[in-house]
Amino acid sequence: MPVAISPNDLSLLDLLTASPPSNKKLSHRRRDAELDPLLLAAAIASGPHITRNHYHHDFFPPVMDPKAQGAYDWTRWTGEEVGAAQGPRKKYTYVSRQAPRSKRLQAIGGKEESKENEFQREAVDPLRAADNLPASTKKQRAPSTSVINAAVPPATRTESPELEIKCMARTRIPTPHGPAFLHLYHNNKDSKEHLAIVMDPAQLSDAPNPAVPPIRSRSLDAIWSESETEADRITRGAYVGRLSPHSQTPSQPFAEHAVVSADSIPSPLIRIHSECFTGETIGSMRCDCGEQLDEAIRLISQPISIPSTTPDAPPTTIPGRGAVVYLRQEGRGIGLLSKIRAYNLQDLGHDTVTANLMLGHKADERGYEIAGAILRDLGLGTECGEGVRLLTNNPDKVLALEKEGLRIVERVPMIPRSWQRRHRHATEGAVPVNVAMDVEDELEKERRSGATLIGGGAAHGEDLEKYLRTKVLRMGHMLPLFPERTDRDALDD
Ligand SMILES: Nc1nc2c(ncn2[C@@H]2O[C@H](COP(=O)(O)OP(=O)(O)OP(=O)(O)O)[C@@H](O)[C@H]2O)c(=O)[nH]1
Repeated sequence: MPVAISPNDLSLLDLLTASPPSNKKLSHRRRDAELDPLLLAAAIASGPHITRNHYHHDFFPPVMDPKAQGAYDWTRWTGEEVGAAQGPRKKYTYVSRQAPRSKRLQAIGGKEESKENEFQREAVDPLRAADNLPASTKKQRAPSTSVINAAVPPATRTESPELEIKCMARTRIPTPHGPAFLHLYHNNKDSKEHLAIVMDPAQLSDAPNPAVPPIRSRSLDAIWSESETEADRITRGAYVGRLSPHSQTPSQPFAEHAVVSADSIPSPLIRIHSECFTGETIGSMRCDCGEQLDEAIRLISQPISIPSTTPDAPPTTIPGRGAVVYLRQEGRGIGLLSKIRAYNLQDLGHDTVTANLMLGHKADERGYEIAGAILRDLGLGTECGEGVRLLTNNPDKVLALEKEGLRIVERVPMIPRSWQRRHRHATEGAVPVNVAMDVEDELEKERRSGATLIGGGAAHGEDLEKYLRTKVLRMGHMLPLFPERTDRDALDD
């Protein structure tokens, strides 16, 4: 009787007659080497022979909160090429995270700095070149702190240096709402470039009104070094008037005695804005940050009417003036990575506050020390200079800025444009015959020219509605809350 040869028998025969492996190590080849995880997953999914060992491959380090102990920090992941030829194994060498001893000694005042070090420090830290910074940019320390410090031996002091900021450059930016002056600041507390967008078009005028003090940066107008030329000053923005091939007048350093009392005009309008990549750059309508930035610039640029002192004379009008301080505190200070994760938690049904807490953050991790220093540098909100009108609904922001010593004379509410429209509809009452067309017309009217979100229309939608309600209900924002959405509002979207 003929013997049937099965495929298994042939495989066995192949195995027994095959030449032995030249390198013994090959018979124990690592099973996770050069495997494409996706290919493997597909093979596992399609075949019935799944053993528990399939689940033990650890293709990726665990995805956890980067702050959790032992967790892989995905912000440092640079990617890898699947299937790329494996070179020799990397040698890991120990690199100390501690600053060199000389630097540590210098920080605790244990040794005098050598001339060479001093030179190097100046080269890397632009703030060092600003020893002639006016006192107004340095925050005054409360006397009680120095008393406590005096009792502590120098070697044990861990106090961080006093905040110093410096305006590195300024330039004119034409915006859909009028001209602005963009100021870029460096500071000695973080490595971020915070900004101030100053609206003060009167500075471009040939005959500015002497009763209206220009909003200018003290640190920018200071003379930075003896060797600085006029061309250097103009290039970094320390000029007056409008810069052109025919007009190049360097500014003078700020003189305290030159402060103009501005009691006769309303205080400048100020907005402290925190960076929001999603809302400002890609037009996310999960929040209204892009719209808020645009609305702030628009409101600040509105001309100001000043009532006349004599009964018969008409009111005079001056150009709008104020500033947006743009702080690089993405995601209320938790950073873009955490904010993106928070959005996923929000899609699971949690609100913006709970999502932050679930990721181990506070609801709001922002600080306003740098904002306070920037405003002081611009001469705004100081005791001897002008007070400010602050554009915000956020009570915490008002308190934090007052703590920084900012003189706030008025809070101006920041009402989302979609809520302004709903309010108009609610108060105007009668519903027009062709509602859809009416809303379209209104949106068209609100749309302004502008290449980006600045100058754009209103943000709206279901996600934004939830976000705004959470701000009012859980973060105490001072906004009148509307009842739940109506059919009429749905048409606005
Ligand atoms: N963590 C987190 N941050 C968000 C979220 N949506 C917007 N942000 C950030 O919130 C900041 C803007 O803060 P807002 O709360 O809108 O404004 P505010 O400054 O507190 O208050 P107002 O002055 O009244 O507008 C920006 O940094 C945004 O990136 C969110 O869902 N989660």
